[in-house]
Amino acid sequence: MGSSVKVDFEVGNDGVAIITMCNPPVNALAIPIIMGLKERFQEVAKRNDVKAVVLTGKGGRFSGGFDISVMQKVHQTGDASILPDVSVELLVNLIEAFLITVDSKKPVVAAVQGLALGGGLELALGCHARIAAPGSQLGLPELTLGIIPGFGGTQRLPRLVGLPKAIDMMLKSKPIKSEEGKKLGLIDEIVSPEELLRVSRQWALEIGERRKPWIRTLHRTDKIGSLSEAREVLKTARQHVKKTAPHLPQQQACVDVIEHGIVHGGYSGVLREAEVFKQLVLSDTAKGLIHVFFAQRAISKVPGVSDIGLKPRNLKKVAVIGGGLMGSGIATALILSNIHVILKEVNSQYLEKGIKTIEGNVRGLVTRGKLAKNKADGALLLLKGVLDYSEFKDVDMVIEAVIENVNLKQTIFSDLEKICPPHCILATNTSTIDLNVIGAKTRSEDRIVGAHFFSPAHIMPLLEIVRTKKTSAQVILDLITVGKIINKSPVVVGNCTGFAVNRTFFPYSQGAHLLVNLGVDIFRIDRLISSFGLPMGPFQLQDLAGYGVAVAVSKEFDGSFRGRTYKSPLLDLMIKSGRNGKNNGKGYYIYEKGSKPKPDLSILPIVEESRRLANIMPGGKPISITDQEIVEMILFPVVNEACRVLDEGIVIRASDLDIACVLGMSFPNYRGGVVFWADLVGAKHVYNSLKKWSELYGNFYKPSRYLEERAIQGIPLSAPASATPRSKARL
Ligand SMILES: C[C@H](O)CC(=O)SCCNC(=O)CCNC(=O)[C@H](O)C(C)(C)COP(=O)(O)OP(=O)(O)OC[C@H]1O[C@@H](n2cnc3c(N)ncnc32)[C@H](O)[C@@H]1OP(=O)(O)O
Repeated sequence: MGSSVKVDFEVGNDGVAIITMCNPPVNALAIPIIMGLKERFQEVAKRNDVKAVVLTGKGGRFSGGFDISVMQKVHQTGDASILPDVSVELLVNLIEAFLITVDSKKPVVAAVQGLALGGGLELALGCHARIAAPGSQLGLPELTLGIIPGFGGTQRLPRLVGLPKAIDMMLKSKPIKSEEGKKLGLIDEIVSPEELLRVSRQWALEIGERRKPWIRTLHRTDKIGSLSEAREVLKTARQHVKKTAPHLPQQQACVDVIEHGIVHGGYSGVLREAEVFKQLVLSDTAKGLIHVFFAQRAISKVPGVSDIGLKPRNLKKVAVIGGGLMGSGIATALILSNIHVILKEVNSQYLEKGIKTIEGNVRGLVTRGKLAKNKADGALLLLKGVLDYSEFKDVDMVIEAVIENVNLKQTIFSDLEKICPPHCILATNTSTIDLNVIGAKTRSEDRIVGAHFFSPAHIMPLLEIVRTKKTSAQVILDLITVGKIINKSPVVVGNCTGFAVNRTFFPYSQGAHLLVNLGVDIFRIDRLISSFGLPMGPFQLQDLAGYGVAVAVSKEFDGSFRGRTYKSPLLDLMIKSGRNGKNNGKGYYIYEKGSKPKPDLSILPIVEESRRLANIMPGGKPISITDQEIVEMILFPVVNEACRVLDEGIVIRASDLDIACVLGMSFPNYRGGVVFWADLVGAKHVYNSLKKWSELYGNFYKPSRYLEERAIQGIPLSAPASATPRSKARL
């Protein structure tokens, strides 16, 4: 066991053994910690000088749960035998059942501080009492990882807090504070961090002396209610899961395992739980979600930026230029995180509109119960609207969010260079224009950077930080830091048309249009893409964004990716017939207040006209195609472009692109992101399919060199460039 990963043990004069889990930063239950706990408890059982035990975690945190990297290792090796038996061997036999298996009776009390999550909370649940510091987070978030609690949590939590609350905590994976835990009966006493160990020792001794109850949670039934009551609660939970999480097997499995324990008893429930836990660890859902967990934490590790000893500067005042949809969203995100914002517009009418939008954004959060009114008032006080540059003398960063016009942006940036202080970061929210072109008329290329937000900017979690070859490491680090402060996930990307996400997804709607012109029904495509897990299909998305955006963007992509784009006549025909999507209430769908969008069958003649003009149906007849092929013909071209993004080094690592697609395009997180999903499907299948379609339908499907090489050599698409013979040959 490494020196910092260990289980400490000391016995006080009062006969209480303190067992301390040490594995910074969150005391994850790594295999050596679990082995150490088993050894310590076995030792305690034998020692006559130990009367009672307090279990705690080092550094102000009890435990963040089972070491998730062990499950990742299972995914990489396929070997599930490395999963330790904690539930029965440690919790039931050693901790909870001290009472019956050992001659001397030794109660165990959990002293909880900071957080007890997942397996961490489950350890505490197995103890005979729980004392917690104020504000500690208690939760079972396992379902977010595609698994269920596996150390007895599905059995003990309902027996402590009652069935409805336990189900709610597990299905929502939302932790509660220790104060609420006390009210529910999960926590026995709340004491200050300074008093935590003293009071816990005292509790343990008093349990041993029978002055406090000696409770083995697994054997309790008082909070469960009658079997018929329990079945009613479980039935409601099942219906809810069916509706809200049809793609997530762990949700249904969790309810089933809880029921098993209620019907057959807690111990049988623990055994069933362990069995289902092991099955779920091996599921594709767990593979995807666990990949996303680590990928999300890797994004801010940027070689040459986060590892060279730089310190982020404190950015107190930020100017936003342009109060349109994007600018006002960005300003909203900033003021909500306590950052002073100067909003600049060209005239008072636009300025007023921008400020009203920001106020609407902030007040909307209050109405939806997501923000307290006083916080909203405080945030709005941080906003100042201006019509000139006089306030720009002391700003730390400017984010330009005006229309996509090269000349206008160049003028703005050369003005900013003269007016802003030399340390000021000059960021642009452009989604298409080359950053080198925007900065061409300045000598400040080292502080020019892209801050590409996704709409609505105060809600969407992704921030693409676009760097050029000249952007300084300090500027990138500062923007990563601001991104985190405003609750975004910052992904550092290279400079190219569409950057990482929009570029990767440019073939998404083009592929859908191609299929329509081959005779496939629009609404079938949308339905299948929604069942795959995206929030909506490509046509509903086009309705939502408005057709103007689609036209402008596809022009940009046609110019940059010549030879591999597909231009459909459909969009122009829709526009010509007076349609512009949801905006004007006329799109592929009918939009009525209070009801879901309904397919608008009156577009069918327009679709027919598009097919006639496109003239790509073999023999003039609609192709016959399976549901799976439809999904693949839309998403494999996306994978193909992702391969080019990886090949060109636009992202640092494949998992960054996965996170960017999950957060920016709402690609289903339980599929792990575009590249991870493609590797699960198999590069070979993706390649062979694209090759076949390219022979039938042209270059839009032509496999990229990166995909071809990896498919042929059997190298995963996500493997770093250094893994391929091509890169080795270059070295
Ligand atoms: C059998 C059992 O029932 C199964 C389980 O217990 S599964 C695990 C259940 N627990 C969880 O899901 C909690 C996961 N962790 C978290 O939500 C958050 O890390 C936290 C709330 C504990 C702390 O958040 P925060 O302070 O922002 O730190 P965060 O950056 O997330 O994590 C710090 C480091 O600890 C690691 N870490 C956190 N929890 C971990 C865990 N359970 N296993 C392994 N590593 C973990 C992170 O990967 C990160 O590593 P890095 O510095 O190398 O990137």
